[in-house]
Amino acid sequence: MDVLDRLETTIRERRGTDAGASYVASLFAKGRGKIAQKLGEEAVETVIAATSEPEKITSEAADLLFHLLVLLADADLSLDDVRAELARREGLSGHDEKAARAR
Ligand SMILES: N=c1c2ncn([C@@H]3O[C@H](COP(=O)(O)OP(=O)(O)OP(=O)(O)O)[C@@H](O)[C@H]3O)c2ncn1[C@@H]1O[C@H](COP(=O)(O)O)[C@@H](O)[C@H]1O
Repeated sequence: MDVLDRLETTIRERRGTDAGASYVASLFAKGRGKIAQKLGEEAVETVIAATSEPEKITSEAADLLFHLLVLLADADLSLDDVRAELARREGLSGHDEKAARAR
């Protein structure tokens, strides 16, 4: 199991647990809007790092992936769902993918 899979398992186990004892549980308790807001903030922080603080890109990307995993779990989706979508796109050019989505 790689670290993303282990983290996904930990995040799922936090659903319905004590929000006072866990950051992940506190995010679930605050709801989808707050989780989405945090994901957006981490995306912006990653963009800022990319453009002006490249030494922080790895750390900000980790925050971004972590919050994305929380959002996926809240939506009852998993990394495997995302893997399947990326696998479906394999071999398609970016232009083909855009055209397939427009149909
Ligand atoms: N990978 C992470 C991880 N990355 C970032 N963060 C938290 O994400 C938050 C983001 O920082 P911010 O300053 O933006 O947020 P904040 O000010 O604390 O929160 P807000 O008031 O803005 O909502 C920080 O509190 C970080 O500690 C994480 N919290 C948890 N994990 C993993 O999740 C597991 C479960 O965590 P708990 O649910 O806390 O047990 C941990 O063992 C870790 O493996």
